[in-house]
Amino acid sequence: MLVFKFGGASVKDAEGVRNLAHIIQGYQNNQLLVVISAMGKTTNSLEKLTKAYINGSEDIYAIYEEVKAYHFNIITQLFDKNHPVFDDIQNTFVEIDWILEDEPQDSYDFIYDQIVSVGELVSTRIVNAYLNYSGITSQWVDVRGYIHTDNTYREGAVQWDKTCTAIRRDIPPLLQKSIIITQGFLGGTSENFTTTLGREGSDYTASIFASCLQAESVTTWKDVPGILNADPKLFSDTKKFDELSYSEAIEMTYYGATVIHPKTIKPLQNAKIPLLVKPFTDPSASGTVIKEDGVNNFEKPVIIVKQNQVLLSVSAKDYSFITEDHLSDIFRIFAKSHTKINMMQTSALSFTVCIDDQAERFEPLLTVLNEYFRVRYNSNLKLLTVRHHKNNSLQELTNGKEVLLEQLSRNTAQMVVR
Ligand SMILES: Nc1ncnc2c1ncn2[C@@H]1O[C@H](COP(=O)(O)OP(=O)(O)O)[C@@H](O)[C@H]1O
Ligand SMILES: N[C@@H](CC(=O)OP(=O)(O)O)C(=O)O
Repeated sequence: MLVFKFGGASVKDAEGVRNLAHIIQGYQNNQLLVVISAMGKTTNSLEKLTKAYINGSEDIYAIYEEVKAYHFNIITQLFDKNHPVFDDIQNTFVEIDWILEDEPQDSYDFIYDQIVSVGELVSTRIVNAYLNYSGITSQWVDVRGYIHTDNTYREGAVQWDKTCTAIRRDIPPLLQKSIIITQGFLGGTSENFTTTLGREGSDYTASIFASCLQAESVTTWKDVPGILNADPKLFSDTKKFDELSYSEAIEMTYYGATVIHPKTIKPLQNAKIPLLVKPFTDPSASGTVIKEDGVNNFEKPVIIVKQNQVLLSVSAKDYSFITEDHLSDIFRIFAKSHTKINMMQTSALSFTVCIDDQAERFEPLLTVLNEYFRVRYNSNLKLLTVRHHKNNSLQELTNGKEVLLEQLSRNTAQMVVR
């Protein structure tokens, strides 16, 4: 069996949904499980809606109506006006209506997952209805009954045994009947609350299903020809990798190459399942194949840019040396606030880290750190990571930029720049 994943860019409009159906039509003779993300930038809009609701902002309903109008505009272009999908989508959005009717009571992360998850619930209902409407039999499966997580909202940790048992029990017989359409990015807790797996987590969903079902391969359909040595939105002269090893792909995604979610590769590597990254605009193109014996051809260095970074320095209040005791306290504080450290460095008097600037995580973190330490920080920075750097590649990249922190190892260079 095959697992496909279509991200937001591939289903951002009616044309995208038609194209998805066209791609799937070519694979109708396979057992196929299809994981789909929210349409276009819906997750960003629902994140905005969550913040507006928590802060009691005036624009709550303007944001919400825009999200709904975007989806209704797409279905109007795809279906005749009496099709039941219109009611179906209206009913799915009701989950948000119910939340907005009351004052926010629960934690930000919990509310976030209940609101943001509607993006994937709606997109999969639309795609499933469209496939059947165009003569391709498919069934909609609620992923929350299969991907079981703990209750770490916004970063649900997958409970692998429970998840694989449920998937192996129910999915193979369903696949005998028709194609399955399910949601990326979502999970469910034992109390039946919705969780999410971390931004851009739909690739990971595809990898979980594939590894539990020992799929032949996973194909993730993107708006790029495959994995390139750098993000083509930031660099003009990029080169596609025909193949990559699992290890190199894990390194790239760990450092922040957003083309694949970082948790995706490991389960596939363990189960020896190849990951294909292919362009949805040219389905017959070869794309990039990630596999155990993938040959890494580093004609050009791999460049990864993480935007919107904060460089934060922590020192003892009495200006004493930074000791292992301090470090263990600092790490505990970071872990508790679910803040991932992208780069770190210690000196005699301070410990410096580079982290993502996420207001809802950063502000509580700062409050706790300030209680015990002296803290200084700079924001609006970029973290550049270069793998397999050559002669002048680092100099060319940092030309005209101020380098605030730098680390160099044999294969990897990292620089925080302004
Ligand atoms: N090394 C890279 N190779 C290809 N694309 C990259 C790379 N690094 C970042 N990207 C970006 O990843 C995007 C595709 O990933 P993403 O937007 O998450 O896809 P989707 O949400 O459709 O699954 C591309 O449009 C590109 O801008
Ligand atoms: N919709 C979620 C999950 C996801 O993976 O999306 P995409 O496949 O479009 O990156 C997000 O934007 O984070």
